[in-house]
Amino acid sequence: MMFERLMLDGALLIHPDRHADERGYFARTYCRETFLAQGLKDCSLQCSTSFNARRGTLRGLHLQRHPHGETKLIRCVRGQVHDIIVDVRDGSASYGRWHAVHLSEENGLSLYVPAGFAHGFMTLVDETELLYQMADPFVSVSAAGIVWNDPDLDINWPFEPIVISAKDRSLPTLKTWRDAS
Ligand SMILES: Cc1cn([C@H]2C[C@H](O)[C@@H](COP(=O)(O)OP(=O)(O)O[C@H]3O[C@@H](C)C(=O)[C@@H](O)[C@H]3O)O2)c(=O)[nH]c1=O
Repeated sequence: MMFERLMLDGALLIHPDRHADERGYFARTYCRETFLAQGLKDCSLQCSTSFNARRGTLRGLHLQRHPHGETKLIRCVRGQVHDIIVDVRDGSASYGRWHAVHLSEENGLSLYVPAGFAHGFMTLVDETELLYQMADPFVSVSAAGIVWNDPDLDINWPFEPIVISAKDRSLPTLKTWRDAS
């Protein structure tokens, strides 16, 4: 595994070592000991899957409020996504800045998202599936979100979403959310 630090402090992209032969490949995708040695959280408390039937499905931007901040490790196991993280940590030098990564079954990359980041993605092909490994439990009352097209964030999405939940459409802007918190 190779850990690549991203421009938003604390977020990482993890490249797997693929041992390839005529059958395909073998690759370790997670190791608790290595994560702890890297100063990361153990992302093995909960695992969840997100299946998306159609290209252009947008989920996000989601996070959990303090004190239930949620650290997660995300990998695309089928299809591909344009994935977005936004730094909304109080006092962070990069507060309000976003970063995009391409996650796909081909590249096998895992994205480590620390607590205090909002996360969302748009599927680029039909039948796309993401695997989540959570370091912290899901706490529904602490679930929060920022609207995908917040003009202040000015996120560069590949195209207009085709499928998005009513809940995600009506999320507040970062400023509105912060002012209300
Ligand atoms: C996230 C989550 C949802 N649920 C339930 C709540 C609800 O009934 C149903 C669907 O929830 P949502 O609509 O919030 O699912 P979704 O929009 O896919 O939520 C996810 O979005 C992406 C962007 C993330 O980063 C994830 O952490 C998570 O917030 O699943 C759980 O039981 N456990 C969980 O961990």
